[in-house]
Amino acid sequence: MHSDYKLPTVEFIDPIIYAEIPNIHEDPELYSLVNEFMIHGPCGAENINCPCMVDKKCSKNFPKQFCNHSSVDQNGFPLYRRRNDGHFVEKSGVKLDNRNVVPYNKYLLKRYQSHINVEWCNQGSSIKYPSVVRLPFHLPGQQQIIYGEDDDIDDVLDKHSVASSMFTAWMECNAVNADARKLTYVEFPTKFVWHRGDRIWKPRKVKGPKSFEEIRTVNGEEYSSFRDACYALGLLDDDKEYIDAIKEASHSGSGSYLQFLFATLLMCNSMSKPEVVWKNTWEYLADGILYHQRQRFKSPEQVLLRNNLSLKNFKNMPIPDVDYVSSSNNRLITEELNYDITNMKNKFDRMFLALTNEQRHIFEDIMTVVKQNKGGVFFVCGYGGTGKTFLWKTVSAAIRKDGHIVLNVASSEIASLLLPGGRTAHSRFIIPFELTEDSICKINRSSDLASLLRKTSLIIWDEAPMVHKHAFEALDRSLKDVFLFENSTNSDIPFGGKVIVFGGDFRQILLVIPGEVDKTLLMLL
Ligand SMILES: Nc1ncnc2c1ncn2[C@@H]1O[C@H](COP(=O)(O)OP(=O)(O)OP(=O)(O)O)[C@@H](O)[C@H]1O
Repeated sequence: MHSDYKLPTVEFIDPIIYAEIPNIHEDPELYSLVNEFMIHGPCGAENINCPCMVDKKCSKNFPKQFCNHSSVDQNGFPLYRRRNDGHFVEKSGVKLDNRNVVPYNKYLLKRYQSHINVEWCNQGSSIKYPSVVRLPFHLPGQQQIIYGEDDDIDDVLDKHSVASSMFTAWMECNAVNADARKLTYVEFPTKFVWHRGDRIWKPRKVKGPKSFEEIRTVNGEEYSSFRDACYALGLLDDDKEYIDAIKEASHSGSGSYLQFLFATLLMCNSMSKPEVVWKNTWEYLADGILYHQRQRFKSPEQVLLRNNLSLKNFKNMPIPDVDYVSSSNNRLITEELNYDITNMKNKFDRMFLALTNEQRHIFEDIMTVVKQNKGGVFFVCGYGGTGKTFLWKTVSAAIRKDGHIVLNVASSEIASLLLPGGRTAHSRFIIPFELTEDSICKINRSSDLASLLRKTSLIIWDEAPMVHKHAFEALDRSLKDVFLFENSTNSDIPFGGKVIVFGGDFRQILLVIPGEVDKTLLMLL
């Protein structure tokens, strides 16, 4: 602090810092604030349970001594004026006088109306708080380094701080100093001093590890990760709360709710050891899985097949998806088959009846081609609000009610939300974002996605005009490649022989390439 701003002598104290109860008649507001916020106690014999009491004595040394003038003691601590003027306040039935006033500043107290202890602090020895050393720690090779924006990279790499940190230097010190090893990292600064220039710890004058491997070793066992070592040391929560939470939720929640809960905990990285939580709760989480499997497998069909019969032999019985057993490990297929058939049927009946003549014609054209399963490409164009999305929903319900797969995609995330089970075309078919005329989708012939596409009866792509033609070409090329495997002629049929319906409205599409002329835009379509 600049000397002009220092208050070097005790004469400066009295106008600024007060440690007396003000006269209630002269300044009633201040009197009431001091009474409310700045009186210590009662403590001592009158209140042995006061938080300040340590070994039956007030740790803050209240009540202080009366004194007529402010002064500074031999240790540099100020002694504020506390006259024996007969003023007192009453707290919990105990009379407290100037000896129990916490030093305050009139202006600050009135301004902020809260407990603000003001002290005259004119020399280092007056500061009562110990110094604090910040101890960094980090993973191997991940110590923090500080450098300026314009620093030369070679100069930065030459810095001492790149090669060593307080943490690595602590281990190096442990390696050579038996006394150092007696101290934990937190205790280290009590006996050793960090020398910033040399970047070493010198004895202030202790137990610790000599390497990262040793940190990972607990009770003689070296753990493969620091996290496992922390868990063995009991530093991490043991996940009991999550196990209890899942067990408790099982009283009111279904198996699928618990699975959702477990997945959420996994996604939030909340559990220290998910596998331990799983081991303790899998029976609750598995509740209902068997039921769904049975539903899915249509076990009656299994029994009938074993007896040379099938549900087909029984009129009006729903026919199970015979490929399900082989595809049940394919999450993508399972997801697309996970529709309630009865709901779908009701939905379809309702929507089909509501179709307009125009919608019905399109519906029938599409469904005829889907049933032929020989491929086909449609483009349904209509003004906004003419019922395209309604049509997609009806077609989807018609296919899903029979246990078949329809993939609903849209060019934009928002449009995909309107479709039942909708996704963006880019995410569904892994279409590259940087498109060229040679782009292909990243679909491996033996991947789950390729299996899903093989089982798919229809693809609906809404708001198709919103994307560049290269996206359709990439999908066309990729589907031809995937289905070439089944039939070589598929490579000659658009989209490898899949039925695909594009929908949209060119009138709703804005120019997307700023400054391009109409001719260029037409090339994109
Ligand atoms: N045949 C129908 N019977 C009853 N309601 C219908 C029918 N066709 C469409 N609708 C309703 O009309 C509204 C607009 O239809 P929809 O959203 O399908 O139009 P859209 O062509 O997809 O519009 P946009 O191009 O703006 O996305 C919706 O509320 C929809 O439910």
